[in-house]
Amino acid sequence: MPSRLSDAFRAHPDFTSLQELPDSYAWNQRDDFPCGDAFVTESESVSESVPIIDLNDPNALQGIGYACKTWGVFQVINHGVPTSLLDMVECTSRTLFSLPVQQKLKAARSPDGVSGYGFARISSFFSKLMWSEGFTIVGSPDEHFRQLWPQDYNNYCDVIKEYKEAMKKLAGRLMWLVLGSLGIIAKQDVKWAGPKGDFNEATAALQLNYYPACPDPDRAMGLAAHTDSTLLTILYQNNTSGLQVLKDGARWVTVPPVPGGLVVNVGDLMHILSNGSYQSVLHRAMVNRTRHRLSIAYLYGPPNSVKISPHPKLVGPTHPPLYRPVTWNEYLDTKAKHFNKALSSVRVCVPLNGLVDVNEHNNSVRVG
Ligand SMILES: C=C1C[C@]23C[C@@]1(O)CC[C@H]2[C@@]12CCC[C@@](C)(C(=O)O1)[C@H]2[C@@H]3C(=O)O
Ligand SMILES: O=C(O)CCC(=O)C(=O)O
Ligand SMILES: [Fe+2]
Repeated sequence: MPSRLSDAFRAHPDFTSLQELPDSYAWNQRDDFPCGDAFVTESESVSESVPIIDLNDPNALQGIGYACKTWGVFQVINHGVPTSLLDMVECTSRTLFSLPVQQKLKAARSPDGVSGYGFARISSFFSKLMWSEGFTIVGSPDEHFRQLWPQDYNNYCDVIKEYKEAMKKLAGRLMWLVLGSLGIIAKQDVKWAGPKGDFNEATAALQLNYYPACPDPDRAMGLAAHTDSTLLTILYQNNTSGLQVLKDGARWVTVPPVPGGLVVNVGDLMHILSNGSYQSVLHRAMVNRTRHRLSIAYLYGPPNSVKISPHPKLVGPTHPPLYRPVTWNEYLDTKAKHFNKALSSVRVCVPLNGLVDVNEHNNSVRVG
């Protein structure tokens, strides 16, 4: 794996126009689990799909509880984020990734930085390269966008800011639904939700992902299997499928794009907060021979100073706390060091039912 972004681009200045998949992008052990979009049991053929929750449905909370427990992921519709805003953020991302490589590299993420253009951070854990480009926005996009579009960065910044505002509002609403499904309903039970209970001090990063069409999609990997470090991640995907989630530690299930829908992932911090009741979902992105794919992930976490630990309401003599308290930054550092062992490295106790976190089903995700 080239150690720096510019080294990789020197090897393949514009990998998006390659006619053949270079060996450095060919994943030999990609198919660790079968594809379970439709599978056959002893008696029947079964197809299963990630639950779709209508936020206008009075039973949304129950649906979300079921989805978090059995899948660690669901899609939401009627979420209140205007389609026009989703279109604008998609268009901004496409414009960004269409810039010449040399221009994008002006906004490259620095080796110890968090924001900017580059490979997914998890790339360093794999020997093979991923067929994707990313752009991470933490805080204001102004500085990096000025480097990309010196003349007209303002409009692009406005779209990102408006999108982040809309996501923050939706994330706060989803937090109460997920917490409510765990039986945590009172504002005073989550002090860091703030006096209005609107999670105003929550923090977030926006990750724009671009997966160009690929000459050999069956051997390539867009984004390798991982869980997000977040409480929740809200993901917009364009109309090309590619996202897959691991179901029951056994099979990959595709999450097809639903027009106007948004995917919600349970992240590692929610796994901790729920004391292991809700598993963070292992997911990956596959690529396509003829179509490019775009996704925009809103990675949502607690305020910087807040330590997340198993919620007291979910802890008792038969349910000891499984994890020690951690801030998001501490956990991101742990993840940067231990990747898919991060959750087990903050675990203080083995669950009484012996169930492990999703990464432990899957130690094979580390290879290329
Ligand atoms: C807040 C963050 C979560 C993230 C690391 C980051 O600092 C910014 C990028 C995020 C992302 C997006 C792609 C997948 C992921 C595992 C990665 O490599 O970078 C996540 C990180 C995470 O959730 O741990
Ligand atoms: O592109 C996708 O569907 C997945 C992106 C993702 O997992 C991420 O940004 O964390
Ligand atoms: Fe992710």
